[in-house]
Amino acid sequence: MAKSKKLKNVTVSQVFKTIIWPRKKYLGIGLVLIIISRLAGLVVPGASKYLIDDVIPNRDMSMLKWLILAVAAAIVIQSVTSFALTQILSVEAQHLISQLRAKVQRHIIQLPIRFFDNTKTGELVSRIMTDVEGVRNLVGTGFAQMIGGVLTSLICLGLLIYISPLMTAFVLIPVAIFGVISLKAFGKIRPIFRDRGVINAEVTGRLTETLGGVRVIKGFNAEAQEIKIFEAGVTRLFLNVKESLVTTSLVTSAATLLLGLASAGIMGIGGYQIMNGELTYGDFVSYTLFLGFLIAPILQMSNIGSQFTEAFAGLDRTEEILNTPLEDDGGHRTLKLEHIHGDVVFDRVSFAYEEGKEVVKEISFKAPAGSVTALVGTSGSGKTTIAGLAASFLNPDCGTITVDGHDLQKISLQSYRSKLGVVLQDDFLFEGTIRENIIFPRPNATEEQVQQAVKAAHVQEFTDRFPEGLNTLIGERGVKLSGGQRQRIAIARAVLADPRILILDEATSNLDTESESLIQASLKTLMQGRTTFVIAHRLSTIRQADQILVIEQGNIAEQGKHEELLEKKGRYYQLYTYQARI
Ligand SMILES: Nc1ncnc2c1ncn2[C@@H]1O[C@H](COP(=O)(O)OP(=O)(O)OP(=O)(O)O)[C@@H](O)[C@H]1O
Repeated sequence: MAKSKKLKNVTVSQVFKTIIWPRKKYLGIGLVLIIISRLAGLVVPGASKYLIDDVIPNRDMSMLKWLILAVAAAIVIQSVTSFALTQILSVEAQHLISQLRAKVQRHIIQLPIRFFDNTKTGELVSRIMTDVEGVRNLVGTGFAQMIGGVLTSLICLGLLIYISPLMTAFVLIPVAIFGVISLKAFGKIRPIFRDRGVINAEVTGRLTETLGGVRVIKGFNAEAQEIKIFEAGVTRLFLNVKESLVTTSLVTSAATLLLGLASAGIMGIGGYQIMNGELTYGDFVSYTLFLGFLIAPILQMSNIGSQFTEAFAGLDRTEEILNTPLEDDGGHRTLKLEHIHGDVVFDRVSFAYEEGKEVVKEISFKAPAGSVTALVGTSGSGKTTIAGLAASFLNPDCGTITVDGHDLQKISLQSYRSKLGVVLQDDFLFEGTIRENIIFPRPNATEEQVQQAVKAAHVQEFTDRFPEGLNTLIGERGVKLSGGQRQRIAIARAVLADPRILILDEATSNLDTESESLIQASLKTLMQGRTTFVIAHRLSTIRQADQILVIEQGNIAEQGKHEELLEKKGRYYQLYTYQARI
């Protein structure tokens, strides 16, 4: 995964085009509400001048009533508009978050298998759920606060210049210094926020693995080590937050200091001008109140600025994921096959995970429709890779794989995979019921089809003993079932999917004779009439195979049927007689 340094910054204009502009309606309404709210906010300081300079000296009771009424009305308007603002903008911000999450998840799930081999699951969870959260600051009330703040500041600035140009000139110096400081500071925090996303994803990723692998951890008494790793992770996170807090609090303190100094100066200048009769008491009071309205949003800016920086940093990371090429990125997979017969041919296919290290080397073989091809060989010889190539999880670097005469790389993944079934060694079961796990490739299957699959895979042999039958909950990853039971559910799932091409990674675990024979029978039914590639560990499967490919360091060392290969007394014979892991 690219580190934050390599990330390209998302630009303001990109954000404007993709996030702000499409929501112009909401933001427009928000803007009108902010203007109303902020104008209403100016009534109190404006009224104070009249109260002090006109109403009180003239003992004008009726004007006093009007003044109070105007102030009360302004306050009501402010509270109503701020309620409406939060309702409109915060809700839209949350809507945007959910849309972005769905977009990122949709993209991630369409990335090639190799991407997942190199990325922690928890890290991806964090990218989908956490990285996009910052955008609420762009659309939500953060945005409103910023626009409102800028607007109020500008109006107040005009009024301040009107009341006293001299005092205002004095105020603008520290405001300008503050502006420069905050711009510099936010440039500094953006990479910190981005690193936070990276650290967060790493810590979450490891935590997910730790919790998922709790049996291994306890089995090896490795709890202390995992605790240490997690502590180190959260400490890194803490230090990152601390670093950004130092910068943001420096900005806030700079604002307090500079603006505080300005206020002291204003007291001096104001006092002097009042004594010289150049300024009324009312002007001075309303000047001070308006100054408050100018300063408050500037102080808020440090908060809003860091919220914006956080949003941009999150978007940088989200954009990186969205720019990762999809499985079918070139748009070459245009061929949609209605029916797949299942003739698969490998023609001088080579593949390397890392450049220069070929794991599959120019292999050629034919797997006619409905035949069973058993892949055998020592560990690491390339069997899983060949199966992955047949499943279109990996693409050949050289050579071609054809299905019914069509180049597999040109066939639409959707049309190919809808005819593909995989039963893997550590077959994945979801938390839920046995039924849900069986029907997930075909959610619209009829009850009859489900029952047929259940029967074919001998699932009912154990579900009949459960009071809830197929509706029994199996716990996360099927932990409440035995290994053999899990395999049979996976087989039932494949039977129901009714694929033309089947990839089977036989489990190596030893099962009791009864379970073993039930699984054998299930597999036999499953493989019937389907082009099957099986990474075979069971002698019975190997014996039944139409062809056996003995894989040695990415080459086909031998090819033939069981008896033929035994007679040959070659590599297969050696593997077979020495009972090496085949
Ligand atoms: N995702 C990957 N990235 C890099 N190298 C890999 C990856 N997966 C497998 N390899 C390497 O490719 C080679 C072939 O692996 P493969 O999994 O195809 O072997 P195998 O015959 O299926 O082994 P086993 O019987 O142990 O499962 C091995 O040397 C392995 O280290």
